[in-house]
Amino acid sequence: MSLIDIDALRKSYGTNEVLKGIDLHIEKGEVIALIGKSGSGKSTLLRCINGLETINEGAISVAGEQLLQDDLHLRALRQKVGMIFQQFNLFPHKTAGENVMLAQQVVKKRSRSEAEAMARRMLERVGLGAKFDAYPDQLSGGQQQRVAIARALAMEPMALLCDEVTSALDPELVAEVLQVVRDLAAEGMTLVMVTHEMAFARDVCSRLVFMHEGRIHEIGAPEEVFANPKTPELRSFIGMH
Ligand SMILES: Nc1ncnc2c1ncn2[C@@H]1O[C@H](COP(=O)(O)OP(=O)(O)OP(=O)(O)O)[C@@H](O)[C@H]1O
Repeated sequence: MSLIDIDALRKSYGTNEVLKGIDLHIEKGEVIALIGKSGSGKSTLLRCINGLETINEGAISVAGEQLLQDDLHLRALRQKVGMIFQQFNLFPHKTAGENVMLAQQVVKKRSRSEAEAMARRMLERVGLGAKFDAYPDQLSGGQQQRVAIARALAMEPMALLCDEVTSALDPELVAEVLQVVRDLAAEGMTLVMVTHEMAFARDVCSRLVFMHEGRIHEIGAPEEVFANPKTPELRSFIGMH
């Protein structure tokens, strides 16, 4: 059993089969980069792992517990697996601190003081200890994304899924967010990330998963996969980046 077990996963939207039999086993502490062309199914795979999409066939388990589609299971799953999106989705009328506190109070039923203490620790962890009282529009995009990361960490997830977390940022703000992700990886957080940052993927990830037309086309250590692409599809993808 791995931390995340994905077996023979199939997912369709209508007649469009987007995931065509995915097998992937992710160990605790692994950092996985999902790469591939637009439309290859990367985001859909992440969304299936987090229960945001129903699956058509196959199975997904997190920490040995199979993901079922009923509400109770999904709620439990979302507490185990955090997700960070391209858009930060912060509440504009709440401060950074309140944004990090909210789900803890609602979902984890933590008291206000417990949630606040955790929010302060997590904001500190992403380098925003001084921004507890700042509103999102007083923060840069990079800082807002770091608040979103702090919000996910405050739920104490077993794994974090990151869907193109730097794609909405101005180029000069990308590095600060990647640094936070790099620190999390170094601390042993299990990460599954869809990314277009190839240099980052090469540096930080333990395994690279190249998806093509709904299948895992190549998989392996980044240095091997990049140095020795076995298929023309991956050669062409690397050539484009
Ligand atoms: N909610 C949806 N309804 C219908 N089709 C969808 C939906 N979400 C995704 N798709 C289709 O599924 C396919 C895979 O999309 P997905 O977003 O997973 O790809 P991706 O590899 O993440 O691409 P990108 O890099 O552009 O985000 C695409 O053909 C897309 O049009």
